[in-house]
Amino acid sequence: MHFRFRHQSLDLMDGKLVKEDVFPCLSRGSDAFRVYLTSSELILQSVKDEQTIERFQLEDLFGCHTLKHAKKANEPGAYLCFYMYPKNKRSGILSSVKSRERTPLVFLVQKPGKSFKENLEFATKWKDETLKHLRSLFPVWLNYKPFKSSSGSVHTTHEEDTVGQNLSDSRNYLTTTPEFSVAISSYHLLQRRYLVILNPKSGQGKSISIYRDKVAPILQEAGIKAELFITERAGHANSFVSTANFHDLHGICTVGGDGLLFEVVNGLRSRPDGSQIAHIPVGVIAGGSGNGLARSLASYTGESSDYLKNPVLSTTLAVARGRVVQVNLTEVDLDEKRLFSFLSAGWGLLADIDVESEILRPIGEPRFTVWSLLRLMKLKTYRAQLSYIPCSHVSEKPVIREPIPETDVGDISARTSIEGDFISIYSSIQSYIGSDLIFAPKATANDGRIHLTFIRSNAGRACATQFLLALDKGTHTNINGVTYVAVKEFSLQSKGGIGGNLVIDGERVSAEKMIVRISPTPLNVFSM
Ligand SMILES: Nc1ncnc2c1ncn2[C@@H]1O[C@H](COP(=O)(O)OP(=O)(O)OP(=O)(O)O)[C@@H](O)[C@H]1O
Repeated sequence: MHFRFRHQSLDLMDGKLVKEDVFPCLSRGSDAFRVYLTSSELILQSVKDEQTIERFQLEDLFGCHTLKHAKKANEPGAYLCFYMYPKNKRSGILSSVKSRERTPLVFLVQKPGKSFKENLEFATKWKDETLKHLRSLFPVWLNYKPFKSSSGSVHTTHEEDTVGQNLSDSRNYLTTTPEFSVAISSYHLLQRRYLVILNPKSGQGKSISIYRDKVAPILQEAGIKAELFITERAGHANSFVSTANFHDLHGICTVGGDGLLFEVVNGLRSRPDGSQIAHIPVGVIAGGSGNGLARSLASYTGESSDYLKNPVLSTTLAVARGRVVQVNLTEVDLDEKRLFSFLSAGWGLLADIDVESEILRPIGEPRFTVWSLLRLMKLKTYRAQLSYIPCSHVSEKPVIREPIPETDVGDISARTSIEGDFISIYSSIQSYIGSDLIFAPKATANDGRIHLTFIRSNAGRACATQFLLALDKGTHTNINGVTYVAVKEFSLQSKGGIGGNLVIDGERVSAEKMIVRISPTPLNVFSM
């Protein structure tokens, strides 16, 4: 589609022209620009030199505000600010890498003979129109009152949209799976409300200042009303979300690590209305030392380099943008108890390193390396029965390069059971289990697979060492003695209790029998 820009024909891509006007741009030396808002872009064309055109995708816009000049109280002009974070090429030796950079665009709205109030109203119309299109790109449903029609099927209802009518395409968002067939009683377009749960002890104990200085300003610019809950102890987030009122809430974000998110997810799913609120998206702002889910999300969406450069900014932008994606979740049955896991379930070597290295926390990340060396010197094995059901739709055959197991029961195309001694059994449902630990390179966001690895005792120390060394490259599944198989369910049991450390999403649990299976209701998360 082409629209005739002043004296020049330009491709409007697939966008429709929404608004057009001329404003001086303070971010471009106060030069006048013709500004075009389309349904997918913000386009700037210099008035002085019409060949000078800048295009910004609305996808890279994270907020829009109207402002008043703090020092010019009598100025009749209002300011219109667009907060863009486009991907620009980095300068220097990494020039081929594109990364998101804050690029505010500030325009002066000052119509001849108009008062400040009138200019502000004019600017506000621009802001509302911009946010309306931005929100419709990334819709988030509100509320969760189940509504049954007389025929018994579940329907989706809407109050009238307050603005705009062209949202029909997005209306079925998140209602495509039966689990999300919940009624929507209202639909806020412009302002969003998030509950932010913060662990002040996570990472290096700086989450409060991280939130205040780096996260809250971006959320505010994005038009998000954030209500902050600071945890006082382990388990506090879980008990809070188990009973909190989520009316009119667009999302729940955590500022911390995977442990905090684990509490939130399990608190939500354990509620009596858990199935009705399962659609509420959760977001994770990487403030902890373990952020496997955030790292995986970045890898799924091609944002790895931004994440590694600045995890807090990258994850805050994902939460502020509000795009919702679904990721794998597993139900973990531990004897009589059920937990939900979004990351990993493991036992033996890797789990021991994760839990036992806790005493070296003050030395930071190197604690894993130090403890790995200690554990390799004193290699332990644990006896249990492992049983799994491979994914039937997985095209690759499971790779089994280990010595013949002591007892193998069953057909690899159905349930397989192995009883004996193991060095490690570890599974993940995301690609990364830590910032630099790529456990399942082939994993995608909602592939319905549990990526299971195990090492039998007779594979020995050399295999265990190679396994640990290969985890940062994701090549551990190629090592002789390491078995990798994509499964839809697995179980682990040992009479008298599963010895050693059994960990779910990095949290220690205990049981005689553990069954891990893909949940029919995936987890909705904010992601770029
Ligand atoms: N206020 C608090 N005081 C102490 N512990 C807390 C508090 N709030 C949450 N926790 C617990 O702290 C643990 C770790 O939290 P979190 O995942 O946010 O940080 P982390 O730095 O990534 O930690 P880890 O590296 O241990 O995973 C969680 O198990 C959580 O239950």
